[in-house]
Amino acid sequence: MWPLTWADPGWAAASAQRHHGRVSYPGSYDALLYLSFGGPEGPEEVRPFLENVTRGRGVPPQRLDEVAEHYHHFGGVSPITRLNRDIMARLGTELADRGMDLPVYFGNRNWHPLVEDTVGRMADDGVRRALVFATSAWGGYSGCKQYHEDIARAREAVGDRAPDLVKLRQFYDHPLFVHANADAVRRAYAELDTSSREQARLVFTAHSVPLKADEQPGADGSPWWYFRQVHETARLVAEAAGVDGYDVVWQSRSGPPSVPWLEPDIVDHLDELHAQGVGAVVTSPIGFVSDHLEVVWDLDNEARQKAEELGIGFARADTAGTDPRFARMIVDLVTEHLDGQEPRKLSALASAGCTTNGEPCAPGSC
Ligand SMILES: CC1=C(CCC(=O)O)c2cc3nc(cc4[nH]c(cc5[nH]c(cc1n2)c(C)c5CCC(=O)O)c(CCC(=O)O)c4C)C(CCC(=O)O)=C3C
Ligand SMILES: [Fe+2]
Repeated sequence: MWPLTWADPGWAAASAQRHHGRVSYPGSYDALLYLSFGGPEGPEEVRPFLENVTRGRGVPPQRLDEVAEHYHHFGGVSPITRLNRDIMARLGTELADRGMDLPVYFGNRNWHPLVEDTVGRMADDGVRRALVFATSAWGGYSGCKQYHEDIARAREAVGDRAPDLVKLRQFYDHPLFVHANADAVRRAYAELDTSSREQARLVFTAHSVPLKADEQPGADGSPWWYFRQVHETARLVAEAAGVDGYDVVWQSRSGPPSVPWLEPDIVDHLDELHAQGVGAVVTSPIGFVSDHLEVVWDLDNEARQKAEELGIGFARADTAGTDPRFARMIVDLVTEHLDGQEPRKLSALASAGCTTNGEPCAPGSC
């Protein structure tokens, strides 16, 4: 077991106990679980991965065939796992630099290393209580509630030995997340030639989700949270990048056409912008933490091709995960939680998602 300690007493909270220049937190944490989505790492893994993602979700088989092709286009390998390992490497360095002795474990919802196996390994290693960082900035079902379900399922699979798992909050409006995205937007503008730069429209994208008409606005897992937060992040990023006008659109819709999802889609929106006479776009995939398959296929491939057909200039901003500030933000979320600090957030809209052992995310609770 590894007690969480600080080499630098400057990080200490009033409640911490100091001895030998290190600070330990009574009743605190042995580890950090980095929880993500997962992705295939070879052609034979594509189909079973997709079966895991869509189990019981009513995604039509034709859509699965189509998405399988996107993965096969890249040799059956999603970049997501490599990118997560890169982020975890920077996270390890950041923790070490701050003198925090907190081992990081990696588990995924849909592919290896599966969170069930990781939590089992944590128990084997004697971890009794761990923090969880999930790689989604958002509320709503896919971004928040489903990660709580993952936590509960993994603990159930491990049984009595399972550590307590305390999830960190949603980070859609964390200043380091917002500024990493804003600087990426500035760099993307700089990629356009000078004449298109001046008239380029800033277009934010996030993963579309199904709208459930009968749902209580703001209820746990509701698309309402997700929608509001994506719009807040877009506003904050545009402001920090010094851009006045912008649009928020959606991408990567699945599910049967009869079911309503958030619209418009980025590709349709390019037609609309073209009709308005817009000559260039900068797209910013704020909905995603890294350049995984939905970004490199749906934006770098489909949307870029559509823009070329229409003769519209096109640049895509980097995702926040590659920015060193992202790993710093994760450690800030840890210290914020441990020290009971006021959340560092730029929006007045609530954050949630900080519950224990997969209890539902109560809006406004963090
Ligand atoms: C809100 C949201 C995020 C952002 C928050 C978060 O990051 O969690 C996200 C992330 C991701 N989604 C991903 C991949 C997929 N999502 C699918 C399907 C779906 N996503 C949904 C929503 C979201 N998804 C929904 C409502 C569905 C319908 C079925 C269901 O209700 O679950 C499908 C099935 C095929 C298809 O229908 O497209 C795949 C393959 C990958 C990994 C990509 C890679 O491999 O690099 C990542 C990071
Ligand atoms: Fe998805």
